[in-house]
Amino acid sequence: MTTRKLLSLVFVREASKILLGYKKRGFGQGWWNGFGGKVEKGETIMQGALRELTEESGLIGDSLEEIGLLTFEFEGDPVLLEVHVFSTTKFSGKPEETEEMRPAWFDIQDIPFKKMWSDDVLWFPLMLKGSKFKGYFLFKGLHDILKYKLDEVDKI
Ligand SMILES: Cc1cc(-c2ccco2)c2oc(N)nc2c1
Repeated sequence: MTTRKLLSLVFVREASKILLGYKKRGFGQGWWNGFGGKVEKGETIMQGALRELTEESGLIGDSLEEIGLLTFEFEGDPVLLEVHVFSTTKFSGKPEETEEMRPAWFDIQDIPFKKMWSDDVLWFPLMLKGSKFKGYFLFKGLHDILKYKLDEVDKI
């Protein structure tokens, strides 16, 4: 029986830069990513996204826009990860290192894809050009993508 686990993933943009966090522990450890995690019982996906952004980067996000919906399956694992991707250019505070993440600004021409989840190189170009997108990725282990489907959409 398959079940779905809801996760958020937030990207903060400023001019030609994007804020990424180096994951210091846990799921995705050693890779750069947006800020996010599990949506808890009793909170909306948006509330979870804002909470995780602040917990992981110290920033307070404002008016997040949902830009993508990515479903991840791991071979042999019945739990599907449903990742709601958000972007914002409106935030307050300065990025700060937390227990989970070490934030850093990257130029959008210089994304460290070799040190990120292997799906990112596939859908980041859609995010960076301002498209909305929906995708499904089947992973074998934490790195190999066995198959995927990725579409640009008018609305999530
Ligand atoms: C399987 C997977 C999970 C996540 C994730 C963890 C927390 C929020 O999203 C990813 O994030 C990215 N960029 N690729 C990802 C693949």
